[in-house]
Amino acid sequence: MSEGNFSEWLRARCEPTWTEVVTHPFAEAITKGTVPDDDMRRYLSQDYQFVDTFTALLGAAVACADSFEARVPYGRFLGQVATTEEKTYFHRALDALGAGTGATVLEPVTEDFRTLMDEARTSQDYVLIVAVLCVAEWTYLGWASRATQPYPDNFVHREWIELHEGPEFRQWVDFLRGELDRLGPGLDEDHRQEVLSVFHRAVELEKRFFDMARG
Ligand SMILES: Cc1ncc(CN)c(N)n1
Repeated sequence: MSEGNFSEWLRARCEPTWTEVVTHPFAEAITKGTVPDDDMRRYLSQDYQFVDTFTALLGAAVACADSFEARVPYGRFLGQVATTEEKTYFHRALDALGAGTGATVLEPVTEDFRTLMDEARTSQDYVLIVAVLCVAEWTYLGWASRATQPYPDNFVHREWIELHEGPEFRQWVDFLRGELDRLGPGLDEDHRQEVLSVFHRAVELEKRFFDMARG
């Protein structure tokens, strides 16, 4: 691993799955606005449950980061996810699709993803927490940035792209990658392999999540 390039080192070790995620037919259909309502409803209902645990993981990042400088971006992003865009999006989108945000039977992949996030959260190991967050956000930037203008008219598709694209979201992904790049060189070999294992599990789960959404 070359100095300062831990995030790219991790990503490259997850090929070809990484590319299968960012070019996944379901993600591509979102960018084109062609996902059938039944599939979008299944996907967003499961993702609402994902985001619940993801929000708890962001809280763990605030708690476990190794400096005030590092805590601040998590706090800022946590505020956005919990109170504004993402939360109102789910309510509006699921309403438009004829579903609510109430109890949902979890798909196996949603259970498995929540288990991974809970493991990272309870480990209180900052670099493992960043690894999971980074996969979730970087893969989403990956597919969303493949969307071409004009974005779909349907707000359910368009806003989901916009939430995962644009300068602010890019900056957030750069921050997460930067944290991995900063921490990687200081890890011993066992710890580095542990981060790779968590990163790899998260990439596999992203692929399974899109597979599930496709039905
Ligand atoms: C499954 C999944 N992975 C990532 C993201 C992006 N926050 C998401 N909403 N859902």
